[in-house]
Amino acid sequence: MGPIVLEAINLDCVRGKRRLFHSLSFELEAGASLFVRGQNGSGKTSLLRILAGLTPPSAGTVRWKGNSLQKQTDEWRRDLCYYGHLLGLKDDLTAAENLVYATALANKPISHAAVLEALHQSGLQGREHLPVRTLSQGQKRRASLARLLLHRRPLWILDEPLTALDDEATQWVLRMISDHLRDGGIVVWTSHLDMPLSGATRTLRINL
Ligand SMILES: Nc1ncnc2c1ncn2[C@@H]1O[C@H](COP(=O)(O)OP(=O)(O)OP(=O)(O)O)[C@@H](O)[C@H]1O
Repeated sequence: MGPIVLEAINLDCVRGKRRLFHSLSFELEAGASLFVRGQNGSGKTSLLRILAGLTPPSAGTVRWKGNSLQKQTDEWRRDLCYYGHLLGLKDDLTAAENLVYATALANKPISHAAVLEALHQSGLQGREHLPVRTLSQGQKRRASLARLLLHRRPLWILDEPLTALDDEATQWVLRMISDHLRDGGIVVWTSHLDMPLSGATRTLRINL
């Protein structure tokens, strides 16, 4: 496997009768982030899903560490943390149980202490053992985003991670992203807010 690099090569995306983007190419190396902006319906989620290997592009290729995604499903799953509109939480489990479950599913059992520390950092101390259905929207998002601290995967693809977050949680997520980039990770993300990222070595912006 080659060095950590995500490449998009001549990506086309057609949805229904609309072409959302055409011949989109970029390369992100360790420490780089891509911030995707665009109006509602412009194709941000479509692009992120293509980059995450969840939807095939209409044309073009995505490569991770030099190989196309189709050729490396196991390594790809170990390296990617995708955060989409569905938060991936089980409502009847507590926030702590959800994180234990998520990390166990990812074949990476983690200590209870690490789970509690991640929830503490997310600002959910005192609410770790409540069923997720009793949490507010922003608290649910905090619980879901705490996974990023536990999975420790190099590539983060985050679709609107700041939605429903207050200022404190927004700063927490921006810090996590900056720390991740400083540690040599790669982040592709979207937001309706235009957020500066202090830790990024390079930030590409695509306006779809
Ligand atoms: N499976 C699909 N079949 C047909 N059209 C689709 C499909 N998925 C998305 N679209 C259309 O593609 C366009 C782009 O959708 P997408 O979700 O990528 O936009 P977005 O930029 O993420 O929007 P938002 O800011 O509202 O989240 C929309 O017009 C949507 O209706």
